[in-house]
Amino acid sequence: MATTMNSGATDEYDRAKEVKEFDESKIGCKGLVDSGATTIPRFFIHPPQSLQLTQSSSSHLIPTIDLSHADSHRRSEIVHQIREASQTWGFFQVTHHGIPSSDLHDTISAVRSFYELPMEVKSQHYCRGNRSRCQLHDQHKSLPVRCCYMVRYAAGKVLMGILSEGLGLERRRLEEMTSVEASNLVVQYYPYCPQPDLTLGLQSHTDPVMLTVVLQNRVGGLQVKHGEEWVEVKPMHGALVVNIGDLLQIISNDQYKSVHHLVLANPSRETRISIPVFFNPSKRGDTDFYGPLLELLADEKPALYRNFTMGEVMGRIFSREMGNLRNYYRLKHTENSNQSVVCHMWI
Ligand SMILES: O=C(O)CCC(=O)C(=O)O
Ligand SMILES: [Fe+2]
Repeated sequence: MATTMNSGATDEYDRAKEVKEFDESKIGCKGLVDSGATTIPRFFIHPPQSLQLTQSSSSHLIPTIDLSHADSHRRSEIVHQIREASQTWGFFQVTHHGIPSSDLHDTISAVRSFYELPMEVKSQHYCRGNRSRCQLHDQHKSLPVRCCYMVRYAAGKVLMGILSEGLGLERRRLEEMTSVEASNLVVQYYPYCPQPDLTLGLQSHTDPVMLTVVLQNRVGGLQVKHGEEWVEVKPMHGALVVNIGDLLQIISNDQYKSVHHLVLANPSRETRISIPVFFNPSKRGDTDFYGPLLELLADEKPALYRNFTMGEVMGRIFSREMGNLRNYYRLKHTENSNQSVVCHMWI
């Protein structure tokens, strides 16, 4: 459990004790709100410097890409649009991806129903997850299988094919590196926060994976770093949000960008729900090395990262010795890769 925030002169209370009491109550942030809390426990409060940077005033929108006819006459146009978006934004939304809106809607409803079960039932699933967020584990038994299947198989496969071609590679090159079995689906429930200006739903981070596909409901809060600005990802009915992860930035030798993003604490009485699916490389043996693809290298384009195995990466992620994956494996370090402050998230 990471609870290392606020070390310093102002931290004059027993933070570890308060966190422990909160965890032992197993009620989570939603339970606090349901009990009528109008302030948040102080260990959720983030240092002002990490909050003031996050207010989006940008009028930019992340690209939206229509995937219809991706297997026929619109393919090259779509490959071009996704390549552009992956190079400049690292984030985009896709529409007409083939998953019916009713399935997306049913999936969001199933997550809501699960989180709204009586406290006695939910508390059996409570745990503190990574990045200091409360999590409920149920192995997604409550989610509609059909939607999970479609996001993981259909959307993942289509997007990997297009992203491969965007790099000038054969269609199946990236898809063959990942497998559906190695993908990981998470459900996230961001309840109303009574003091949203003091905390975050999810701290700024990049995803240490190949690719992330997110289904979100209509309550916004996701923001993406674009240059010096934070840009809001406006929820769009029926769309999926896609973002490039650190591993794909590395494999593409920096052609595609894995960018920082965060989720604001939810100021709305309506809960924000998001369901990210993280796609990862499937081969995890000691001799399965990952790094910039040889096909993408040339004398004038040398490898920017060293090779590694997934075993090594997973070990470093779990031991928290690596702040940011893509900075850690970059051959020439330019920025400090360690995030020293880990705060509690209102989720
Ligand atoms: O909740 C969201 O919309 C994004 C979640 C996210 O960035 C993550 O889980 O890595
Ligand atoms: Fe993320």
